[in-house]
Amino acid sequence: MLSLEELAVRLFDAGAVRLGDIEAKIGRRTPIYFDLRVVVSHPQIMLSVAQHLEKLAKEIDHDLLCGVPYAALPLAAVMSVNTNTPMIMKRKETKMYATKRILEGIFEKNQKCLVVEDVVTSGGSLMETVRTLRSEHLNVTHAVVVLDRDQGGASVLKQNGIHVKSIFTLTGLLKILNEAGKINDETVEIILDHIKECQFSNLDFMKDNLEVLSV
Ligand SMILES: O=c1ccn([C@@H]2O[C@H](COP(=O)(O)O)[C@@H](O)[C@H]2O)c(=O)[nH]1
Repeated sequence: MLSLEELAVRLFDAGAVRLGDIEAKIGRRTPIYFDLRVVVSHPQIMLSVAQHLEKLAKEIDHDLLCGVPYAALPLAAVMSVNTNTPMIMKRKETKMYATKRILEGIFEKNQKCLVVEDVVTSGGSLMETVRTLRSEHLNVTHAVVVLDRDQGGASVLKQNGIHVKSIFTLTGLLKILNEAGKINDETVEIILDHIKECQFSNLDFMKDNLEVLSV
C-alpha cells in the first residue's frame, strides 16, 4: 500500500487536483477542486485509495458497504472484493419498471451499512444517500471518505448521526503537496482563506434540492 504522502502525490500527478477559479456546484466557486473520478483510469492508485479506506473501515462494525453515486461506486466495489463485504448500490432515481428499486443488491432490515464517499464539502451528497438507506430501514452511523474539505461537512453529518473518518483532510493534503513542491505557498494561502470563508453549518440551503445539487 502506498504511504499517504506517496498517494497524495500520485493523485496530484494523475490530475485529481485542479487549481484555479473553478465552478463547483450551483453558484459556488472554489480555488481547488478534486476530481477523484480519474482514479478509474489508474488501477494502482484506485487500489491504494481503497486500501486506505479499508484501513479506516476496519475500526467500524458493518455488514454492508454503499458508495455514494457515482464517484465512490468503484471504490466501494474494490473494498467489497478485498474485504469480502457485500455491497449495495443506490440508484440516482427509483427504477420505474420491473423491480422498482432505489437500492440494488441484497440486504435485510437493521443491517449496519457503512457509506463510502469520495469528497465531503457540505455533507449534502452523503446525507442524501444516508436518507435513502435509512428509509430502507438500514442502520447507518458511519462513513469513510477519501477527502474531507474541512468546510464543516463532517460536523453537519455528525449532527445527523454520521461519524466521518477520512483518509485526507484538505489542510493535511495541502501540507503534503506543498512539501512535495506540487503547490506553492501563495496558492496554499488562497485555498486556506477560501475554506475559512466558505463553511457549512447545516444543510438548510439544500432543503428541497438534494437530488439536483448532488449531480
Ligand atoms: O472538490 C470537490 C468537491 C465536491 N465534489 C463532489 O461533490 C460532493 C461533495 O460535496 P457535498 O457538498 O458534500 O455534497 C461529492 O459527492 C463529490 O463527488 C467533488 O468531486 N470534488
